[in-house]
Order: sequence, then C-alpha cells, then structure tokens
Amino acid sequence: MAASRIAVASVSLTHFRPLSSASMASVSPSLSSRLVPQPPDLIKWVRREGGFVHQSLKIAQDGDTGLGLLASDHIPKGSELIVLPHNLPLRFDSPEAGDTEEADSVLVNLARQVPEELWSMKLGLKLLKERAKVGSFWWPYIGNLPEVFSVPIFFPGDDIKNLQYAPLLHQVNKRCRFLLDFEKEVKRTLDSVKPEDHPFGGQTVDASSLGWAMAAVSSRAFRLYGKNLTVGTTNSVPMMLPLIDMCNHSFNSNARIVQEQDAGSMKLKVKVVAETEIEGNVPLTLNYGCLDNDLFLLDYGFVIASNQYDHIELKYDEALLEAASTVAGISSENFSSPSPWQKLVLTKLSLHGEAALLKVCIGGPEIIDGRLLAALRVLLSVDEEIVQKHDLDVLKSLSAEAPLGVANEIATLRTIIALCVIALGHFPTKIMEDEALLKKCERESSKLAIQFRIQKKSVIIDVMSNLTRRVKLLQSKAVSQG
Ligand SMILES: C[S@@+](CC[C@H](N)C(=O)[O-])C[C@H]1O[C@@H](n2cnc3c(N)ncnc32)[C@H](O)[C@@H]1O
Repeated sequence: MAASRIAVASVSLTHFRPLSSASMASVSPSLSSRLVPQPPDLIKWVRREGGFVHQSLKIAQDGDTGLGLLASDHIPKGSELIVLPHNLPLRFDSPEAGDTEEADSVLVNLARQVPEELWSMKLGLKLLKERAKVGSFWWPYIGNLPEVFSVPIFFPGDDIKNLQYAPLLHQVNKRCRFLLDFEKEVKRTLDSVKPEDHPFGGQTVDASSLGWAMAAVSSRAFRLYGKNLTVGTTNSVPMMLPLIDMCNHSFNSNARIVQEQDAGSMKLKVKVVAETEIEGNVPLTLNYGCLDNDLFLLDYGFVIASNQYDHIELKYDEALLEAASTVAGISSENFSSPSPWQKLVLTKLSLHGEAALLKVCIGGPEIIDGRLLAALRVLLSVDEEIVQKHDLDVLKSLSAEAPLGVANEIATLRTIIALCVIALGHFPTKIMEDEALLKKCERESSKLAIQFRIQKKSVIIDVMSNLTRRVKLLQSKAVSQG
C-alpha cells in the first residue's frame, strides 16, 4: 500500500492551529513556510511539464505578503509571462492515472455534501487526495503550498471576537461549524470504504486538514472556463493554477490571466500576460477581484487598508431609523407608521412586505445603499405628488441632486449620518484604542482582527465625512438662494 504524505504531514498538523471556532494559536510559522521545508523548484517543474515561464521571473519574498513572483528585469507590456498547458491546473475533475473509479466516486459523494457556497471545500477534497498520494503528479506544486493560512477559521476564539463585526463573525462560525460536522461525515463515510478505494490512502482526515485544504483553495483558486471558450459559457470552474498562484493581489495589477483554446486539440491553456510594462524588482500582481474586506479576510487571510469596495452591513429597521432621526434632531413619525403611499414605495424597494430584503449597506462605491437612500428620502417627504414624479432609480441615486427638495435632502443625509454614529457606537472600541493595541500586539491573528475592525470603522467615518460635506454644500446653496 502506498505510504501517505498526510501520515507525514499529520505530525506537522500539530503545528497547525487546533481547529475549532474557539481557538487557534498565533499564526507562526510564517506564511512563507511551505508544506515541505525545501520544496521542489516550481518554475523548473512547470517548464518540464510543457509550460512556459518568462526568463525574468523568480519566486521571492514579497514584503509581508508571503512569497510572490518578481520580475528580475524589465518586461515589456503584452509579454507572455507564464503559460500552463491544460493538464497543469488542479481541478476537481482532473483526469489522473491510477485511481480506481470507486475512490473517485467516494470523493464525488463527499463533495456532494458540501454546500455550494463552500465550493472551496469540494476542490479541497481533491487537493487533500493528491497531498495524500505518494507520486502524485501535482506533488511538486503541493509541496510548495503554505504550511499555514491566516484565514479566521484558524484564529483563536478571542481573535474571532476581536473582529467586532457580526456579519463576519457569523460567516466564520458557519465555516467552523461546517468543518467540525464535515469531519464526522468524512469519518463515517471512510469507515465503510475498502482500503484500496480509500481516497486518502487510509489516512484520517480531520477538521484541521479539511480547513487547511479549504483555505489553500479559497486563497489560491481562480474561476475559469472549463472546457471551451464558446460565447455564452461562463467562466466558473474553480482551479488551482501552479506558479500563477504565486502572484499577490493588487487592484492596480500589472498582469492578467487569459485562456486560449488550441485549435487542433481544443484544449485550454492558461496564460499570464503583462498588462503594463514591468520594471526589474517589481512584483507581478493579479487582481483577485473587487472584493470587500470580509471576503479578503475570510478567503485570503488579509485586509486591505482604504479598500474602496469595503462596506458595512446594517439591517433596515424602523426603530433604528427613528432613533437616528431623533439623534439628528429631525422628528418624523413616518418611520414607524408610514402612510400607505410611502409603504407602496418601500414595497417596491423590497424594504416592506413579505418578500422584504432588509440587509442594506453603507460604504463601497455606492456610498449609501440606493434602497436605504430612497426609503429615507420618501419617508421624510410629505409630498406624495413630488415623489410620484420621480423614477425610483433617481430616488436611489446619491448623485441625483436633492430630487425631493433641499430640506428633504439635508434631513435625509443627516439621518444617515446619525445612523453612522449609532453604528460606530456598536463597536466596543474606538479607532484610537485599536491603533494603540495594534502597536503592542504580537499575534498575527490579533493584528489581522484589529486591522479588520479599524477598516470597518474607517468606512463609516469616511461615509460620515462625505455626507457632512454634501450637507454643508446644500446648506450654503440654500442660504445663497435666499
Ligand atoms: C494566491 S496566493 C499568493 C502567493 C502567496 N503570497 C504565497 O506565499 O504563496 C494568495 C495569498 O498571498 C497573500 N497575499 C496576496 N496578496 C496580498 C496583499 N495584497 N496583501 C497581503 N497579503 C497578500 C495572502 O496570504 C493570500 O492568501
């Protein structure tokens, strides 16, 4: 029977954080530590397997982002940097020699029990299987994967609480609970599998190794076209792209991924192309997507300062709005008892009635959730006729200039500012305290949790400044118009 690498790695799993929603030790060893201490040369492996790697690329430490790909020399715009032939990406349905159909069907059955939103666990099962298999085609790649990941499922319980933000706490707890339940499910399934059909070479797979695999996939997989590039098909097959996944993230990336279909075999190649000129000693970066910090932290284990896509979630709640209007010194009974025509607009905005979706956002490119803005404009208006004259899209737009009049707009924006003050007050600490704590803190997971909550509070403060500027402008306009 083939020896298993997980057997070896299970010794090192004691270095991993004990996986529970309650605890995880500090994130050391560092993100640069690989699964094997001296892993095979990834660039040589890609070239040996028929791929192409630009001669001016090297793998090196990239600041505090772990390892990265660096240009050692000037690279012109448009250059091909990496080309992976179709067999190098690791996907759930990668064809492999030497696996029994039974072993594959065990994996497929396990994958069926993973909810769609946790797709990274499905591909993670495949990754674990290859990690367990001696002689796996992908071992040179897998040996180069990080030994630990800084995603919050591995945070100690204290640091999960330190995030101070309920929507993310909810997601982290959901993932931790899933992993603990899935560990039991995997064990139950594997207990009845014949040794030759065991997908992990007879090894026990626990929540910790499942979490490692899920984090490896969520932080490194890309969704691309599966079989062909025909018009109308979507690019939604998750795959791990050896070497390409050494590129770190930037919203202003200097490289991008393209797929190309071979005319004869119809097989898909994955390429990285220089989107700009790249100077020597500059890291190669890809844009992982226009994501908020919740997703960056949950899936990738880092937080972006002043992330223009970051926002906070609030629940549209009449009592909260009433409290906000009181704080703003605007009294209106319409929040708790809107008139029938106002209710009709709220229903159209999906903020009233059985099908209501009460989650609204503050921050991000829109600054104020259009539905929340329209609702407040309408609730603070007494003039049904003016409201009816406007298209709902105009009422939802912050760039529409005071559609229901200057006084209405000032009252609306001041109510939202007060809503921000209340939201800020729900955080147990202030930014200044967080910054002082950050200076003292040594544990990587604590630092990440504090950085995350500082960014959330900054989103709120930025929105407040933006709206205050708008209110001042409206007030000065109102004065000048007499
Ligand atoms: C696709 S991998 C990139 C290669 C990775 N740095 C490594 O050492 O293997 C994604 C991971 O790199 C790190 N990373 C990428 N971009 C980053 C950024 N802009 N800031 C901080 N960490 C980043 C995070 O740990 C993330 O989970």
